[in-house]
Amino acid sequence: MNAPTTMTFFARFEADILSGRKTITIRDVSESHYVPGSVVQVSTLEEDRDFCRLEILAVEPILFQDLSDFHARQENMTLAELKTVIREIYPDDDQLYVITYRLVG
Ligand SMILES: CC(=O)Nc1cc[nH]c(=O)n1
Repeated sequence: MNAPTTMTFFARFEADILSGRKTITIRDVSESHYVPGSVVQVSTLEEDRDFCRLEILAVEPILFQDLSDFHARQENMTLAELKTVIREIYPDDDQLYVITYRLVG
């Protein structure tokens, strides 16, 4: 499988990503095939508007039940907020993936 070269985020996350307050994203298996060291073009899901590029630093499996305050802080949320958001996006998935990234020029 080729490494994905794009990633989408809901527009409401854009400011947190650009400011460095949000440094991870938690995805299901269908969006887990990012490759550390690769750079992806990032756009909004709603309008397909490019807004930054990210270098993928790590992709690590995580179970929903193991999400912690550490992950919540990296998402700029409380743990309760994070669990609610993840359950809204992925209602049936317990196996998830933490994708760590950094902003690149
Ligand atoms: C578009 C989309 O699925 N966005 C997501 C999903 C999970 N976490 C996140 O930061 N963004």
